Amino acid sequence: MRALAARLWRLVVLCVKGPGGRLGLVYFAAILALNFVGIQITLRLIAWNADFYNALQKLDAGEAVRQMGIFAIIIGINSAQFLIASYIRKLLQIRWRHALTSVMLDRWLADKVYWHLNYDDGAAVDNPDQRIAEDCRLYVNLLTGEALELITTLAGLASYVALLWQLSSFPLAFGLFGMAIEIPRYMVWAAPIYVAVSSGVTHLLGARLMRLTVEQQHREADFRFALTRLRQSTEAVGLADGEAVERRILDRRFGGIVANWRRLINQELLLGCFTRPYMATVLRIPVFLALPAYLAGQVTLGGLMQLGSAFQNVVTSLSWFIFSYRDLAELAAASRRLDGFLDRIDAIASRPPTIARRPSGNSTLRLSGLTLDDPAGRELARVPALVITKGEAVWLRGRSGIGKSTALKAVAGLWRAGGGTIEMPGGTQMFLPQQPYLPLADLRAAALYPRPADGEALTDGARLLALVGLAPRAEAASLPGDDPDQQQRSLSGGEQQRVALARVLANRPDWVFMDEATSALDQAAEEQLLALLRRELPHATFVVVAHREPRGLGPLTIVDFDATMAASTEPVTAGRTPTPHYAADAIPALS
Ligand SMILES: Nc1ncnc2c1ncn2[C@@H]1O[C@H](COP(=O)(O)OP(=O)(O)OP(=O)(O)O)[C@@H](O)[C@H]1O
Repeated sequence: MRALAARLWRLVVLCVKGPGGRLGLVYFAAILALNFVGIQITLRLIAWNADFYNALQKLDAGEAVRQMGIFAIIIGINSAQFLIASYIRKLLQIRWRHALTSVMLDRWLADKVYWHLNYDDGAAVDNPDQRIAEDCRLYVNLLTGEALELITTLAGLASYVALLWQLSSFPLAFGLFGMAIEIPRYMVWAAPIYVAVSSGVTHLLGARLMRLTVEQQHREADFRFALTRLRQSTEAVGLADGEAVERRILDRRFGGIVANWRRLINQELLLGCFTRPYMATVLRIPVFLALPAYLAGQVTLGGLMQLGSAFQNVVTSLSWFIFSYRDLAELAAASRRLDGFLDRIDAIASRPPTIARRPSGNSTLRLSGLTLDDPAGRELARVPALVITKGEAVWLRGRSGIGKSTALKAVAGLWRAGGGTIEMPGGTQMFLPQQPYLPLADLRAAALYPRPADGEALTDGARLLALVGLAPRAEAASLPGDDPDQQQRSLSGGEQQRVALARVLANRPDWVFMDEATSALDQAAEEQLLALLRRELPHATFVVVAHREPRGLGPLTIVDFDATMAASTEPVTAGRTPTPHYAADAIPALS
């Protein structure tokens, strides 16, 4: 319970401290104030019961009609109070969800945490997208609902109990084993006993429900993830005729949903067997309980109805726990998942990198004693000691799996486990992976990424696409009604890599790191495009990981990872430098 309270509190603090979250406290206070007005209205309604039914008992038509008018006014005020309060509550939900989502996004994107959560076994989190989109929504909606209800219920309870105390001045007298027993104000005692027994039964029947609800959300997310993955891999699956395997995977995941769902509905049925009759009787019980006093002439019909209404309010306030059990279970589950997500993020942020990465203070990149470990601390690779100076073109080669890509990730600051030192040069850097990322935008904007793409820049994006041989695509992208998703899906692997090369021209980095970034191009196109890059960025440094020699960049320095696994610690400032096959400026521009 204390752990749950700590989790809820941690997340509330994030809601309040997030952008615009403080104003949410004002909304919260305004809703509470309106809810307290609601309590006063309910008390007035209870008093109205006595007046109205007493008028009926006296067959006083004039008074009964007057009471109907009063009833209309009370209900009018009640409705206004309810609607305004629930409107402000929705504004509060928007504000706090925005604040919490914004904080979560900041934490997820800071220090490349999103990358570590995906790649790092020790910190892997299932479905971070669900945490940010779904759990933030659930948490804020349920929290604002339940917290406000709890405070209002407690405040209302005090008022209703005081009223019930005042109204039920008569005792319950009966005989037991020859003894005369009298319970003074028994209606007041009956309410908590009635609710305590009911709450106990609900908790007993509902405890399993909480675990099953958590599990259900987990399985739903897994199923969604499998569907998304299939959608993203349609081509590979289609080519491999993998439908049957995919279907089995989806069936298995959906089967998991159904199996848990069955357990869930059984448990809900069990709980419903109690809560349903409970809800139906809770409104009648007070009248039955007060009947002896009415029949004994101790209360009038109006008094009986007023008493019934007061008792009902005490019982429904006390029964808050029963009615809210499901929502509370969901709130506890969402806060546990969000809290766990934040713990993972904290764990990553607090884990110091074991590879030292610092500025070199000049225009060279220097790797010394660099080793790469996997997340469990096992050594994956040793990287050649290396000094690369500004303007060079360096080819990193070596057998598959030797650690070339991981070395580039270490230089980029993503891979932090291992040893040794990376001294980074000044200037801007750009890293191109084998599979380029295409943002959710039109192709001209994709060609500029991560440069912002507004109206003017889009024209530049189109020009660059044309430069890398994608002129028809650029034209199509500028047509109104063009579907960017469709455009991107229809790009071949080589065309996607051309878009990434256009990005280099758009962002003009001082250092370009390419990891098999032209592997899908034919050799002639590769040469032409690399020569284009060299011509457009004559002072840039190119560090290329590739299995075939990258031609077109001018004289190459070759760094052989295979040789270094034999443990050289001497910096490689110039390996074998083959004569360029083409002078860069002799390469014809692409049409
Ligand atoms: N997240 C990870 N966790 C554990 N091991 C990893 C992880 N990423 C890569 N590795 C391992 O690190 C080693 C080096 O991988 P890397 O991708 O750097 O090789 P590479 O030389 O670029 O290979 P290729 O030429 O095939 O692209 C491989 O054995 C790979 O399995």
